[in-house]
Amino acid sequence: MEKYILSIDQGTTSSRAIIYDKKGREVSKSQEEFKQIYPRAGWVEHNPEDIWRSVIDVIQESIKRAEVKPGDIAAIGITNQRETTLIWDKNTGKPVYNAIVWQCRRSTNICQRLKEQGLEDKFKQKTGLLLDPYFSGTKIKWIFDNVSGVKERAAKGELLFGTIDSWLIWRLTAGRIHVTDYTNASRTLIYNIHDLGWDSELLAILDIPESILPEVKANSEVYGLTSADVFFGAEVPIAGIAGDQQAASFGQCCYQEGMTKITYGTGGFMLMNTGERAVKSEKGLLTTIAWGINGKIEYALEGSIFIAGAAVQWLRDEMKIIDDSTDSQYFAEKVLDTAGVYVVPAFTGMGAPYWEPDARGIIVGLSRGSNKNHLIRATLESLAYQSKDVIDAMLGDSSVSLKDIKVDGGASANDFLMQFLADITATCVERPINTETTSTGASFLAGLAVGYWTDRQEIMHLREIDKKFKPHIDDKKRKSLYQGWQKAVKAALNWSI
Ligand SMILES: Nc1ncnc2c1ncn2[C@@H]1O[C@H](COP(=O)(O)OP(=O)(O)O)[C@@H](O)[C@H]1O
Ligand SMILES: O=P(O)(O)OC[C@H](O)CO
Repeated sequence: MEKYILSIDQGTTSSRAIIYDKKGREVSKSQEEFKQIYPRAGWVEHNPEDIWRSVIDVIQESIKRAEVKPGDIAAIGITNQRETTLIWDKNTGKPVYNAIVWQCRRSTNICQRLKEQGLEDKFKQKTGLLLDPYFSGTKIKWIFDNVSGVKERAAKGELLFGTIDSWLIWRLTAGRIHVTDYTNASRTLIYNIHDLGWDSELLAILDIPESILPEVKANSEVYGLTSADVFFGAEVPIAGIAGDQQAASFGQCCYQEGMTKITYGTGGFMLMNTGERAVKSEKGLLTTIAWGINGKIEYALEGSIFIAGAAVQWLRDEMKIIDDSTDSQYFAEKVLDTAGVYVVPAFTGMGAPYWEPDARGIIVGLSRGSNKNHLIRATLESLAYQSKDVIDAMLGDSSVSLKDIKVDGGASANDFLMQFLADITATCVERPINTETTSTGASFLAGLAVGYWTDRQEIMHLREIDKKFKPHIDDKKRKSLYQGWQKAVKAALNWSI
């Protein structure tokens, strides 16, 4: 009987389940959005039960749509929004607080205090990360400091911490398995990416007990079986885990040093494979684990852009000047340029390479003739300009030249944006037919672990290219457009001062 791989992609705004066949083709897909909770300006939470329910729903629906049985699934791969932080009771399985989402800025003051104590370099050295509220460590500390009883219960050994991968595996195995993987661990601010272990010195600084932490595993191996009670009567191996951006890199087959992808979802995340070298960034990028398989760790440089597709959602939901994200291309192409308008969508501060949590969004360069098309075009262009900021930093850090960029994620469907990205970065942009590379990557990791696919060579043949975008504009124009962007960014960064 034919077997399949199930990939669970638990993202920031929705959960997806995709079933793949041996050719790496999608047999069925199900997606469900869940509630975003904004208790205060700059705070973002998810209800962990909403996440769990949405995941179970999409698994069930994808199995139904594929017309397969749960037992026909050879292995499950899990990929997830990274850094989002959750603590739960190991006996009852109940969370002690909502999940604090990666976008949440509530631990800005904790980061500030650590910086004032001169600790930034220590954290950077060991974890490859910066003291920004983005990462899990200071979110855990916030829960310990602010949620009544958590410290005491953790001291008694009653509580567990996990990113969303750990939470899902704990639930799928009916509370038997508490694990995470190298990539998710490498985003917590408490994991030493060189020694490959939870770092006792950093744990002491943040006052986090090691007993709450999951065991860190490789990205492609069998972690355990689903509980039949939970997984619709079947015990299926969970065999791949990776944070969503690393999974996308794996799905894009960025297997060699210098290979680079950008995923344009809610945020935009650029990862460059740096092979077995953990390159320390001097330009505001993160050093992170790309994956660790069969005892070999590969690293990546990452540029994290907090607002990408979310800026297009803002045009739709708040500005109400488009009905659908796809309309943005139509309106952007109605004008020849933005007529000098720039939008910097620093709605939740700015990530790489600036790392300024207090920056705020701005629109500049308005004149009497500025209209909605200019605003829409400038918003789309902002995704490409932010990518150029990150690419320039990456080239400065890595001493490799960039032949092309592989793109994926929702907004990569926008041809106008992809062409502008090629133009402004002077780099060829390559879009695969399958832009769900995050899910695909997780399915590859799981499939490799159980022998569904043999090796990366086999997998590379499954990737098909849809379109290549070549740079067209000349250097002079590129330079002058980018200078305008740099001025606009300066204004956004200075806004809070
Ligand atoms: N044609 C398009 N042009 C521009 N943005 C788009 C387009 N289609 C989708 N998007 C944006 O892509 C995002 C959704 O992409 P997706 O990869 O599903 O994100 P996530 O995994 O973060 O939820 C949304 O923010 C949406 O506004
Ligand atoms: O859920 P996404 O696709 O927006 O990805 C979120 C990232 O993993 C955050 O680091």
